[in-house]
Amino acid sequence: MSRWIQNGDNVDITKERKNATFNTERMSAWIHGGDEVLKRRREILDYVKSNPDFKDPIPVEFLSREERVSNGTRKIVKMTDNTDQIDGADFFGEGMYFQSLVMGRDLHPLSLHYIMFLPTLQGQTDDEQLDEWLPKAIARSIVGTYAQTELGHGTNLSKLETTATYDPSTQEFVLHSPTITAAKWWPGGLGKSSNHAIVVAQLYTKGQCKGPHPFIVQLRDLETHKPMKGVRLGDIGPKLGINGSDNGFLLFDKYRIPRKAMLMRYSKVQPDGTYIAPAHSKLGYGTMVFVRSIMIKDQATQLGAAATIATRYSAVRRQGEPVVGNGEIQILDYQTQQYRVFPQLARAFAFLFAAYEIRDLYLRLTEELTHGNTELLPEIHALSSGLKSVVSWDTAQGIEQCRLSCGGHGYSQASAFPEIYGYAVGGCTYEGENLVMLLQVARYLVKAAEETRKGTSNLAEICGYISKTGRRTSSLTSIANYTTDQIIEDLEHVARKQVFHAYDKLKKAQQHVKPEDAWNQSSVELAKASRWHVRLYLVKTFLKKVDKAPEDLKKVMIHVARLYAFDIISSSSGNFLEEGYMRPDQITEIKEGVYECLAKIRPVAVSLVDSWDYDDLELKSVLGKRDGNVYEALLQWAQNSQLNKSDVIPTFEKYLGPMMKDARSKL
Ligand SMILES: CCCCCCCC/C=C\CCCC(=O)SCCNC(=O)CCNC(=O)[C@H](O)C(C)(C)COP(=O)(O)OP(=O)(O)OC[C@H]1O[C@@H](n2cnc3c(N)ncnc32)[C@H](O)[C@@H]1OP(=O)(O)O
Ligand SMILES: Cc1cc2nc3c(=O)[nH]c(=O)nc-3n(C[C@H](O)[C@H](O)[C@H](O)COP(=O)(O)OP(=O)(O)OC[C@H]3O[C@@H](n4cnc5c(N)ncnc54)[C@H](O)[C@@H]3O)c2cc1C
Repeated sequence: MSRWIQNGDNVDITKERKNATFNTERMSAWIHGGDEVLKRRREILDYVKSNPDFKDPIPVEFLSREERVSNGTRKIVKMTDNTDQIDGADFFGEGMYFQSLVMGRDLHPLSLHYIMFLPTLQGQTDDEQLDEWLPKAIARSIVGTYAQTELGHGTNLSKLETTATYDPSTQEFVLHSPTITAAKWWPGGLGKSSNHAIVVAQLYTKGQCKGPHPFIVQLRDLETHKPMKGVRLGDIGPKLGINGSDNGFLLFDKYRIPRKAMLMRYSKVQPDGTYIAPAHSKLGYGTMVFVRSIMIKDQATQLGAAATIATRYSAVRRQGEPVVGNGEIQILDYQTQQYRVFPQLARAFAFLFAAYEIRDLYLRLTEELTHGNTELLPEIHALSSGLKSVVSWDTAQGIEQCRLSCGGHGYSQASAFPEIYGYAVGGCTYEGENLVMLLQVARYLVKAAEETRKGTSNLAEICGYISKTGRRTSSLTSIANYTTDQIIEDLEHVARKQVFHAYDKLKKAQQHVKPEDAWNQSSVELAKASRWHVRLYLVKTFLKKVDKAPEDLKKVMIHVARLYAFDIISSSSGNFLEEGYMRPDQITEIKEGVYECLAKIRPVAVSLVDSWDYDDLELKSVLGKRDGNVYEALLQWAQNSQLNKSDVIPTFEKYLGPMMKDARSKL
C-alpha cells in the first residue's frame, strides 16, 4: 500500500477535509435547495448503487460504438422502468440527477424522447392530440425524437426545406424532402432507435407557405422497426462526444400523414385548408426555449464536476520542492494552480444559481401561457439564449483549464475530462449556435437602448440598468470596502456602455448602408454587449444569493462570489479603464482582490467541492476519486484496455517483429 494512504484514504485529502471551516452537509443542502433535496439525492444514489442493472460491464471508454449504444439502451430502458423511484414532476432536480447517475455523459437513444419529444407534445398539442399522444410517449409504447435541423440549415429555420403540403381532398399532409440539403441531420436517437419524431417542416396550404411548423410523424413500423415506406433514415456516425447516442438523418419521399399530425395548440389548419395563425409567431419554438433553460443547470453540473476533479487531484498530487529537503508540496499550494482552478469553481456556482432563476422564470412563463399571456416570451427568449451562450462557452473553456491543471493525467480518458468536454461543448452549438443566440439577445438590448434614448423607457427589471444614469467614475476605494452594490454598479457601467456603443454604431451604420449590412457591420460589438449583459446578470444573481446565505456559509461563499466578479473585471480591465472610469490603481486593487480570494478559498477548496455532493459514480473520474487514491486507481483502470488482454498482440508478428528482425540482420 502507498505511504500516502491511511485508513483507506489519501492522507493529504483527509487533512484538507479536517481543515474545513464550515459544515459540508449544510453547504450541500444550501447549494442544492435544502435538507429534503439532499436527503432525496442520497436515497436516489443508494438506489442506483444497489441496482446491478445500472452497472457498466467495464468503463465505457473501453467500449466500441456499437457496445456503447447497446449498453446505453439497456440502461435507459432499466432506468425508465424504475421512474417510480423519483418524483416524475421534478425533472430539473430528481430527474436530471437520476439520469446523470445511471447514464453518465454518453447520452442515450431516449435522450431526445425525454428532453424534446415529450415537452413538445406537452407544449404544442391541442387537447385531443395530447390525449392521444402523451400517454403513449410517457408509457414508452412509442419512442420519439425532435427532427428540425437539416443538412443545409440549422440556424435559419425560415429556410428549412422539408415541406408539409396540405391535401384537402384526403385531409392529409404530404411530407417531402425536395433536395439533399433538406435531409434532417443530427436528431438524437433518430438513427436506429426512434419510431416517431416531431418533424419541423414548412407548412403549405392553399398554395401559400406559412413557415416552419411541428408535426408528429411515425417513422418506423411498430412491430418490425423497419422504416415506413417513403421514409429513409440512419445513423450519422461518430462525433466528438455523446457516442452512446445514435444521432441520425432522415429523408421523406412524398410521405403522407393525417391532418391531425400537425401539432395544433397554437397554429391550426382546418379540414378545408384554412390556416389559423398563433397568438405569437414564435410560440412554436417553445421547446427550444425550454431546453435552453434546463441546459444551464446541466452545464453548471459539468463544470462543477471538472472543478471537483481538478481540486481533489491538486490536493493529492505533489510536485516540486520549493524548500529543498522539506519534501514536495501539493500542487494546490501553487498560486498559479489556484488561479487556474478556483475561478472555474466560482463559475460553476454562478451558473448553478442562475439555473435556479431561469427555471423559476420558465415556470412562470408556462403558467402565463396557460392564460394566453405571451408577454414574458421575449424576455425569457433573450435571457435563456444569452445564458445558454455565455454559460456553455465558459464551461467549455473552464473544463479545458481544469484538464490542463491535471498535467499528463488530465489527457487520459481516466480523468473523465475528454468525456466531460465532449459532452458539454456540444452545448455551444445545439439549441442555437452561441453567436447566433447572442445576436438574439442583442435585438432585445437594442430595443431597450432605443427606448432609453427616446426617453420613453419602461424597461423590464433585467435591463433596467440600461436607462440608469450611472457614475462617471468608479467609487471603489479599497478592495476590503468594495461592496456588492459597488461591484454591480461597476459592471452595470461597462455593460451599459457597451450596449450604447453597439447601438450607436448600428444607428450610425444604418444612415449609410442597408439595415442588414448595418447589423452585420455592428454584430461583433452587439455580441459583446450581449455577453456583458449576461455576465452582469450572473454576477448579480450570485452576489445576491450569497448575501442571503446563512452566516456560516456566507463567510466562505463571499470569497467565491467575489472571485467570480473580480476575475471578470480584472480579465477585462481595458473596458473598466476606458474614459477613466477606473484608474490603474483600482484595477491593481481588484487583482489583489483576486489573489486574496484565492488564498481564502485554498484551505477550504476540497470541502467546497465536496459540497457539490458528487459521488464517484457520477464523476466517473479516476483523478477525482473522493478517497484521493489516484495512482492505484490509474493502474487498475489501465488493466481494462483491450490491448492488455494478452502480453503480445498480433501487430508484433505482423509488423514490428519482421521490421526489427530485418534491421538486426542488416547490422
Ligand atoms: C438532462 C440534461 C438536459 C440538457 C442536455 C441536453 C442534451 C441534448 C442534446 C442535444 C439536444 C439538441 C436539440 C437541438 O439542437 S434541436 C434544434 C435547435 N435549433 C435551434 O436552436 C435553431 C436556432 N435558431 C432559432 O432559434 C431561430 O431560427 C432564430 C435564430 C432565433 C431566428 O429565428 P427567425 O428567423 O424565425 O426569427 P428572427 O430572427 O426573424 O426573429 C423574429 C423575432 O422573433 C424573436 N424570436 C426568435 N426566437 C424566439 C423564441 N424562441 N421565442 C420568442 N421570440 C423569439 C426574435 O428575437 C425576433 O424578435 P424581434 O422582436 O427582435 O423581432
Ligand atoms: C450534439 C448535437 C446534437 C444535436 N441534436 C439535435 C437534435 O436532436 N435535433 C435537431 O433538430 N438538431 C440537433 N442538432 C443541431 C443543432 O441544433 C444545430 O447544429 C445548431 O442549431 C446550429 O445550426 P447549424 O448547424 O446550422 O450551424 P450554422 O448556422 O451553419 O453555423 C455555422 C456558423 O455560422 C454562423 N452563423 C449562422 N447564422 C448566422 C447569423 N445569422 N449571423 C451570424 N452568424 C451566423 C454561426 O455563428 C456559426 O459560426 C444537434 C447538434 C449537435 C452538435
